[in-house]
Amino acid sequence: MTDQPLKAAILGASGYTGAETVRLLRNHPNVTPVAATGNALAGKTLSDIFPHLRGKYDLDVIKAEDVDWGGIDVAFGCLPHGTSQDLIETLPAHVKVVDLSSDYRFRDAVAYSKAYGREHIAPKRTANAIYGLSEHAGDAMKGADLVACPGCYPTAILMVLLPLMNPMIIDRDAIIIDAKSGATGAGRGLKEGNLFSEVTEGLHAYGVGTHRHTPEIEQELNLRAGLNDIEVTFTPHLIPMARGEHVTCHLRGDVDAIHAALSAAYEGQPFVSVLPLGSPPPDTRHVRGTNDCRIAVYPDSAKGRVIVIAVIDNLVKGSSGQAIQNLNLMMGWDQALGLDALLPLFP
Ligand SMILES: NC(=O)C1=CN([C@@H]2O[C@H](COP(=O)(O)OP(=O)(O)OC[C@H]3O[C@@H](n4cnc5c(N)ncnc54)[C@H](OP(=O)(O)O)[C@@H]3O)[C@@H](O)[C@H]2O)C=CC1
Ligand SMILES: CC(=O)N[C@@H](CCC(=O)OP(=O)(O)O)C(=O)O
Repeated sequence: MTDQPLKAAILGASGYTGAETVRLLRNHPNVTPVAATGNALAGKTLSDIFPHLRGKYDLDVIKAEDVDWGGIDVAFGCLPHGTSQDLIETLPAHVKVVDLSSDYRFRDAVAYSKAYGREHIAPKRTANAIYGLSEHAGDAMKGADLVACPGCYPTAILMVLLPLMNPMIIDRDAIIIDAKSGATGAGRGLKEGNLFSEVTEGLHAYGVGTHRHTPEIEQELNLRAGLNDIEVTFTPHLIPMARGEHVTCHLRGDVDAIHAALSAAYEGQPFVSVLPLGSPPPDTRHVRGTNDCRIAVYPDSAKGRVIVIAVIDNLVKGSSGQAIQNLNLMMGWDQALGLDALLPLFP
């Protein structure tokens, strides 16, 4: 516990990751949300929008331009990409920022504009932001002013692949990732194809061969490996559940070496568990509502191939939980503060 809890503004509190950040901060001893912003829903209270938060943190939802930044220590950016940088670049310098959008994940603004179809308004800041995959960000996180949380898919995928990069213990030309996300991954706004009646009882791939998370994943793999030509095949699917993410990585390598590298990488980490070889495959329900990531490694009957599965909750480890873990690391606190009491909701 600090003398004075940090005062937090949740930008985009009327959306899924914003509301989840508010929910999770209820358990945090050192951070208190004092401002919540929205756009179309500004003027309501949080519990008007999210009745499950009634009596917890019932803040007024206001426009970002009406926040009194003098009293704010940290902002969680839970805004659409593009909107996020437009707002973050106007914040006073004393406000630390944990951004959940993709706006500060690319070290190279040219790569950003290629993936997102717009110029970055602050190329130097994106080049210097910390890429906040918590377990891999290292010492640079402590004292940082701006941390970019990874996308939900890159979070689960890089958890599997980064420990295999240096030394490179897999065939770097044969990385194939099949990924599935619950519908909250697409945000709360109404989007064609995301209605219950169009999602339930079906399954579809999207962004096939073109998804914007592919260059994000490749950036981090190449940085870790000290290379510039690693490419991956990544195919995401939308599945009929609210939250949860499941990734299956098809690799070439030695099953024991891969299992050993992953086990060593996450030994002692509170949120990442590498299951013993031979374990039943993890289920998204095993991590639902928690900041956990579970990884399991399997030999394939096809010679020399290995299958690695990872599951996370996209709204916790894939966004709001990891954002809080990152703030803990930025402040030099125990990384598990406010997050370690979460138990999975099962079934
Ligand atoms: N959902 C997920 O699983 C993950 C999401 N992310 C990223 O986190 C960010 C937030 O995602 P998510 O919570 O799902 O999105 P939502 O669509 O659920 O929420 C978006 C929020 O941004 C606000 N907003 C939208 N447009 C504007 C604007 N022009 N000016 C100010 N505020 C605006 C909305 O306000 P209002 O509703 O009042 O209009 C709402 O509060 C996105 O960048 C997303 O890509 C990252 C990892 C995982
Ligand atoms: C199911 C679904 O639509 N998921 C989103 C990813 C959510 C996420 O991580 O988005 P950001 O990179 O914007 O933070 C998508 O595929 O675009």
